Amino acid sequence: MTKTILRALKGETLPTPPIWMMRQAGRYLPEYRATRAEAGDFLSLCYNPELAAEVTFQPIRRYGFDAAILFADILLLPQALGADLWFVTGEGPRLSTITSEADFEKLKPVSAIDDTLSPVYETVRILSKGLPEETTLIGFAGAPWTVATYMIAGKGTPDQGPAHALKAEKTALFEKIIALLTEGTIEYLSRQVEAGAEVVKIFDSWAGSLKGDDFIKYAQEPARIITQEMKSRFPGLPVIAFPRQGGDFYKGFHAATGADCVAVDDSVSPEWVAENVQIHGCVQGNLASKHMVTGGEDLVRETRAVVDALKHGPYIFNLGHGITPDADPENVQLMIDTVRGG
Ligand SMILES: Cc1c2[nH]c(c1CCC(=O)O)Cc1[nH]c(c(CCC(=O)O)c1C)Cc1[nH]c(c(CCC(=O)O)c1C)Cc1[nH]c(c(C)c1CCC(=O)O)C2
Repeated sequence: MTKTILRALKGETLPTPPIWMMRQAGRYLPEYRATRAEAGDFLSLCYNPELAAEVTFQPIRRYGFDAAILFADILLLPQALGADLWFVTGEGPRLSTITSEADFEKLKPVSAIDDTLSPVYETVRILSKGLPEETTLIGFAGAPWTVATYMIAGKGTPDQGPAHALKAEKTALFEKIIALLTEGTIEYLSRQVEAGAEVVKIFDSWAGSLKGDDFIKYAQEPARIITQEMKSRFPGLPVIAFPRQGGDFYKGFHAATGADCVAVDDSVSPEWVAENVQIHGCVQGNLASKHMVTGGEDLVRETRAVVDALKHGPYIFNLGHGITPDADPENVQLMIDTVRGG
């Protein structure tokens, strides 16, 4: 086994951390914008296997990242379950809302998802054949809570208020949505692995808005169920969990879920991560994305600080969250050179 990401995920401490970047295929790259224009819009790009594979390859060609992440979106699963989905330019996703039993009953069964998602599996097959042999292919899905926040509100919200309200007022319905998404995520990820994904990552971008018992029930427990089921279906499959803004819950997340790697955002210091999280297994993160916009000496200093704090254990370098459209592609190169060149 030679791929650096897979070695780190198995617990090896490497002399130079492997590196990839959340949203590495995206609007900050001129070649992405060109391919997206060719596809027409974002969703057409996600469902066009040739072009989705092309934008996945772009950052690998330009930067030689150690991992490629399938180009798709966490909101394709609710669409496959029957929610309407569209993207408003400059604003983000919009979905039909699920706020009543009647809305829920209209959704399709999990067995129907492949009718919509099969082009995504074709993208994975193209990538699996076409990536350089040292590059690891990561598949992904949204975590049930994060996906549910969009399905319930019909859009992104600053505080996930509508999902918190449904959880409080119609708990049984809310839990049915989480259960359906947990089951759907397992099937969706399984198809990705069968098509060639070597690692899966579960994005729980809004995990931090769940407090106390709610975090355990609706972030940690679904991550555990998904991780355990994926590992029983595909023995040895590495799983990366990203309970963003998990705070103190990051500490026990490896043990509680069985994830091989816990990805951390930049609201926690790398020193804290080394002491409290990395002692339990591989970690991934956590340079602030703003450095990809601002660059310069700050970028170099902060990149070195993150690497210095985390290089003594199993570690994958990444940002704390996705790179933003206003980032400068040259700053990405500077970050990579700093990680690889010292
Ligand atoms: C919450 C969430 C979504 N999608 C995703 C998350 C979880 C991670 C996170 O917290 O960022 C995950 C995601 N979205 C995308 C990927 C592809 C792989 C990658 O390069 O990381 C991944 C892994 C492409 C995308 N997904 C989206 C884009 C931009 C679309 C475009 O080209 O216009 C990309 C490249 C659109 C998207 N998709 C989503 C939103 C809120 C938006 C709009 C925000 C924005 O415009 O940046 C939902």
